[in-house]
Amino acid sequence: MTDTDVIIPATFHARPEPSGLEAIGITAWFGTHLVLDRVSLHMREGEVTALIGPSGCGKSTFLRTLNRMHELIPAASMAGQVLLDGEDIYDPSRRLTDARRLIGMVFQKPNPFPAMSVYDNVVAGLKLTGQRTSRSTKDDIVEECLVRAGLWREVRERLRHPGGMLSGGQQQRLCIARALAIRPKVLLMDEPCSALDPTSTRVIEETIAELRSDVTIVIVTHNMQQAARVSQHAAFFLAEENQPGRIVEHGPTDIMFSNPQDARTSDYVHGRFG
Ligand SMILES: Nc1ncnc2c1ncn2[C@@H]1O[C@H](COP(=O)(O)OP(=O)(O)OP(=O)(O)O)[C@@H](O)[C@H]1O
Repeated sequence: MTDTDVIIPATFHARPEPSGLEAIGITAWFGTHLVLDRVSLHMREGEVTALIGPSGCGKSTFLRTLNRMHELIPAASMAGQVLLDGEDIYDPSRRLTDARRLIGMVFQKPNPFPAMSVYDNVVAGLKLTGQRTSRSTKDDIVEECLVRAGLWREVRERLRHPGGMLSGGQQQRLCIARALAIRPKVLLMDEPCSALDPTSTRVIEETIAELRSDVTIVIVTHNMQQAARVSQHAAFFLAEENQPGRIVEHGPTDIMFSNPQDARTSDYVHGRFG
């Protein structure tokens, strides 16, 4: 394959409508260890949903069930459904790669390909899907995704520099651009700012706010101020002693922070435990 033979979806220029994601009865195990018990949650299109809760309550596990990454972990198993546009991503007739293409992920630690250029990092995921395209279309994709990730102005003169030479915050926005290049309908973010300084964190939060109109976002965060700033909906997970993780309460973020129904939610969001 030549440099110009990058593969992209046929509909690249038509921005996808954001889609809601609905988890129904998600139960997850590592070996015989039950870590999530019948968790259901509707993550609405056009919104940012924050998953909050103390360490070990199953937030990251839940997130990984949403794009079939949980099944990559040895001895991991799960039950339940995840509906994207009403269709179960676990339906045996659906390909695993479809779920990963439509539901992108950004991890806690920025993980660009360090020796690969900024430009090539953005287009790295495209080969998974779609059709061949010209170099100029590829150029358009790189610019558009870097703009959407809030990184274009900082790297436009350095597109051929290695991704690993960027700052941590820039690397994380490069990973967001790389995820956007394959046109996901949903973006999962697992503590995307936990390795970043406050300024970079703020820039990523602005990026999230910009993106939510056309990508449904689900974010795990330990930072309650961040959950309050970036999300419209929040779900509080808890695993009580020797129990699997469950959602205690979920709802509009402002209500979850100002007037939660459950005392445990109130205690958690006000920093009284966890
Ligand atoms: N790869 C794994 N193998 C075995 N057990 C695991 C694995 N990953 C997570 N667990 C266990 O599953 C449970 C849920 O972990 P998970 O990482 O989903 O929680 P979390 O709420 O995201 O925690 P944190 O906020 O600390 O990241 C924990 O008991 C954890 O020890």
